[in-house]
Amino acid sequence: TGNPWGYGKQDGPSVWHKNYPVAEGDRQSPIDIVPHQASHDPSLGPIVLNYDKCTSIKIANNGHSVVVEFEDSDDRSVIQGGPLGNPYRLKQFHFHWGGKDCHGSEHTVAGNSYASELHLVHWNAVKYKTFEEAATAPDGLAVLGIFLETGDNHRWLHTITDVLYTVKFKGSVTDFKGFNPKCLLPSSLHYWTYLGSLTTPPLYESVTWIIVKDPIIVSEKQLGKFRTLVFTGEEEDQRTRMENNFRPPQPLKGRKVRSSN
Ligand SMILES: NS(=O)(=O)N=C1NCCCN1
Ligand SMILES: [Zn+2]
Repeated sequence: TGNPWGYGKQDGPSVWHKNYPVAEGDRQSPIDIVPHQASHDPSLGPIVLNYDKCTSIKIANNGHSVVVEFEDSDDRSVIQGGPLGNPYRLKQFHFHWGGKDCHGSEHTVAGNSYASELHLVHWNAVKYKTFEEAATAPDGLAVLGIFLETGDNHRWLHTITDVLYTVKFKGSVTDFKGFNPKCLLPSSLHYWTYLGSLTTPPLYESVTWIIVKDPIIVSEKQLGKFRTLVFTGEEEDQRTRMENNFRPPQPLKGRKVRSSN
């Protein structure tokens, strides 16, 4: 039961195209965002998050990242507005990070990487019956991306970092109820938006990306706890630190990046 893909030399982003040819498609993610080349679109309204009745269920190590899954059987936590034509239902969030603070994010800004990137993954439950169906549709998913930069301690991130030891190994899952990810957002939700893809296999070109401009600040100590996770299962003799689980920027292929104000 080896991993079909990973972030190593043999199974990493540079060879994903062999099993997932869409890796070389026209709307792949992440991308490098060049702020001055983004077109400001006054018709882009604010992003609206209704996460108040949100219901996290569990936190898990899926062998690629640490994921917090939500109950998505109704519209209790949705994102809408901005470039979105419908409300999109929160399904899960996860992170990407580096082995050192100088890299780790997936999207870059004018060639600069952040230490980490948080992805809040939502699906269009108005048009599609399941997440899996939505994930294959061009307007099926909306992912809100938040950059993490190292500095002061983040006052709420400890809720997650304090339980990471319980999901150290691939395949481990722990109850994680009542967490509202609104506490992980910066105060300003100004954003860039463009049409792209999942950044992990199967790399489906189904994502409306909404990248928040302002990073949240987390401490080196908090980020370091993500690096105590491992890609491998408890039963495996290999203990490979979970870090550098990010895909590098992909060709823009003529796409336009729009900017809210
Ligand atoms: N990094 S990403 O684009 O969010 N990729 C994902 N792949 C599987 C399902 C959730 N998200
Ligand atoms: Zn992601």
